[in-house]
Amino acid sequence: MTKPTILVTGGAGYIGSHAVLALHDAGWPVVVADNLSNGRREAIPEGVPLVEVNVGDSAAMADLFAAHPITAIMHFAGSIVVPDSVSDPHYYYGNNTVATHSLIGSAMKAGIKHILFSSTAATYGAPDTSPVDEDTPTRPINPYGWSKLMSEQMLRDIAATGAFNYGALRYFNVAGADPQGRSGQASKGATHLLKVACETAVGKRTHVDVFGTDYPTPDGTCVRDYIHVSDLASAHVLALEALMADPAESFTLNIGYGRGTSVLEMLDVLDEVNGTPIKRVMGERRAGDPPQLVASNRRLVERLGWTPRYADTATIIRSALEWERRLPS
Ligand SMILES: NC(=O)c1ccc[n+]([C@@H]2O[C@H](COP(=O)([O-])OP(=O)(O)OC[C@H]3O[C@@H](n4cnc5c(N)ncnc54)[C@H](O)[C@@H]3O)[C@@H](O)[C@H]2O)c1
Ligand SMILES: O=c1ccn([C@@H]2O[C@H](COP(=O)(O)OP(=O)(O)O[C@H]3O[C@H](CO)[C@H](O)[C@H](O)[C@H]3O)[C@@H](O)[C@H]2O)c(=O)[nH]1
Repeated sequence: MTKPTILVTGGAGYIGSHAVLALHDAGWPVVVADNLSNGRREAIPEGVPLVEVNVGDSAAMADLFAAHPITAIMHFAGSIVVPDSVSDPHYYYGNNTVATHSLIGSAMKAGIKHILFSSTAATYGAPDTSPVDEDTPTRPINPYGWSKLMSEQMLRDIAATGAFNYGALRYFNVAGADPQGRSGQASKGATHLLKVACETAVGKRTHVDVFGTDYPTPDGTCVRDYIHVSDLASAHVLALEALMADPAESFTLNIGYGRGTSVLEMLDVLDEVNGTPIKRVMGERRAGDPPQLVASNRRLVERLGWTPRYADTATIIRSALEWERRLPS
């Protein structure tokens, strides 16, 4: 039986393209909506239509919904750099919250009944407890986190009217690349630790700055829950199936492994995988970094029966490094 068609917004980007691959591999028809502001056409598999559109453009989205038989939306499109959200919050609220508001309106007009939303651990801010479960108070410490929390709130309130059901997935630190080498993190000027470290390993940068060595953590550097992007993608497919199976259910779920790894531990494993140590420069703390962010994924596992396949830290790093080696400078 033919599966229903899924609209993936931001499907030309890093995470969205891995979700497109997961859906495509599992036989779901997919349409991508992306304005290519930070995405790559090459990231989309052959045969998957790309509609170049701003998801906040309601006229263009109405055309898209009229042209394609969309049943559900995975909404990845947005802006993602935390420091940029601090320097230009107006843009971030516009491209994340306002565009999401507009997309929700377009979806409702088109009769869409299921929406899966890319949220973030940044909605928790700097939590007092670890691991962080979904009932931990949400206290974002930057406009990026607020822009996502506000979108979650809109989805919750509108879903309560019965318009659609939704899943808000709060990702922890997404890392790695498609194990088959079909996609990976390709943004220029990336700021994420593993991307920066891999660029250093292949000679695109001279060193990695370690932002802070005096945190209250075992080795003094920040601890994060790094999750392989393909395990994240598989969680999306399960979440989509859950939304479609029970239209009365909506959920908010953390996506992480429940395992903390420090900056120095990540760099140690990278050195092992790479075979040559990369240069580290110990530096000052970066503004706004919580010391520790580790997910409780109990609800995710119970709710969706998710089984990660690529959790081993060396596996995550190897996939990212192999992808980086293949990317042109
Ligand atoms: N990367 C992470 O660690 C991380 C962590 C938590 C949450 N997220 C969320 O996951 C989602 C995807 O992140 P990513 O890392 O793949 O980022 P990305 O920048 O690689 O992908 C975002 C995609 O959305 C597109 N886009 C942006 N604004 C758009 C708009 N108005 N209309 C249409 N297309 C638009 C971009 O061109 C890009 O292809 C984002 O919503 C982000 O907030 C990412
Ligand atoms: O060059 C670098 C880059 C990062 N770090 C450190 O590495 C850790 C991870 O930093 P990233 O920039 O890779 O990721 P963040 O934890 O800041 O943020 C990411 O994960 C968050 C949730 O955990 C949000 O989802 C957010 O959107 C996403 O960018 C932090 O302690 C950071 O200080 C360095 O030491 N050097």
